[in-house]
Amino acid sequence: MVLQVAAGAIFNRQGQVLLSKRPLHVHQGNLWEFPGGKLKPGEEVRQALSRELWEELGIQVLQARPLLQVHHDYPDRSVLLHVWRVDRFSGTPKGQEGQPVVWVSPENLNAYPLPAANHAVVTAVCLPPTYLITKEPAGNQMAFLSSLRQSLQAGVQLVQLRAKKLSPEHYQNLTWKVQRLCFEYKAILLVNTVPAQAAEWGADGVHLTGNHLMHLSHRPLPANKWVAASCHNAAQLAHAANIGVDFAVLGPVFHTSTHPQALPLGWERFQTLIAQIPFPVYALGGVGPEHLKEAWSRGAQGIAAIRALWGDRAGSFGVSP
Ligand SMILES: Nc1nc2c([nH]c(=O)n2[C@@H]2O[C@H](COP(=O)(O)OP(=O)(O)OP(=O)(O)O)[C@@H](O)[C@H]2O)c(=O)[nH]1
Ligand SMILES: [Mg+2]
Repeated sequence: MVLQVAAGAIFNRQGQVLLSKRPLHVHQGNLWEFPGGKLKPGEEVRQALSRELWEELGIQVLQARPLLQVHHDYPDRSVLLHVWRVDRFSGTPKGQEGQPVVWVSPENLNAYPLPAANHAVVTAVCLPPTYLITKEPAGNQMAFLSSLRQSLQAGVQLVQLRAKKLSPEHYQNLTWKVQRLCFEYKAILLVNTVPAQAAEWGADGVHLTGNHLMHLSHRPLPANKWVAASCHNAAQLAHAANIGVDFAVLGPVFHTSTHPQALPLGWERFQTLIAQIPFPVYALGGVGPEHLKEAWSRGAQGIAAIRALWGDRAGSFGVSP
């Protein structure tokens, strides 16, 4: 039997997340956790989340949405964690059973010992809801950088510099400039190139093509660099899980003019494919910020896009978390 658990990644206005400490004598005792607990028979996840956060912390959830589902087999039990992101609540969280609580910046979460199931949750907490894949940087570099700045200004916090036609020298040169811009806006930059080059060029990590992914037998960069991959089917997702990528994009969800030959998955198939995947997945292909709610409800981290997040298009939607 799989234990159904609702847990909250509760954010305050400073962008910190709340952890509480599990008592010593319980399962995974003395470790820090995202507050929550088991679903009661017949209870919906949202209901259980509200009840648990009231019982454990004395807060009322005002705004929450699905973040990630994690299945994990401990030696003594299997759990399915339904983790929701809580962005608004009333009251001041206080351990109602005397358990210590602490507000932590997402990038510092790994300093706290957490149950093994929580590894992917920390990744999901650190990642934003939108992932910009740049247009092919052809021609005017100034115009390219100025569009990218518009995207960042609109709230994009995760960028893949995708350049299929540039020479390595030009690609490296552009990476430096894009890196500087991303740093200014505290955005993560991934480069779609050979992993060693991504690291050498000062990017935050690499984005692997589906083909490249399938030729790797292990994670190509250490844990302090991001490794993401493009997936189109169950085999690629499974391989991505085996080598330990941090996150993936899956698509196309809809028909798209950039890959006209690819058969669209549709939301049903997308949801089925990612149901047991142990890392966050973005929906890609014909989607934009207007599809975020649908994507979240299907279990996605959010949406990845080229055109819909590029330049002034991004601004017209507003893509902040
Ligand atoms: N709440 C919570 N549970 C987690 C996390 N990670 C994780 O593996 N779990 C596991 O999920 C299960 C959650 O159960 P719980 O102990 O919180 O349940 P509960 O609040 O209903 O407690 P109770 O049994 O005392 O009423 C435990 O087996 C726990 O080890 C997490 O981040 N938060
Ligand atoms: Mg609990």
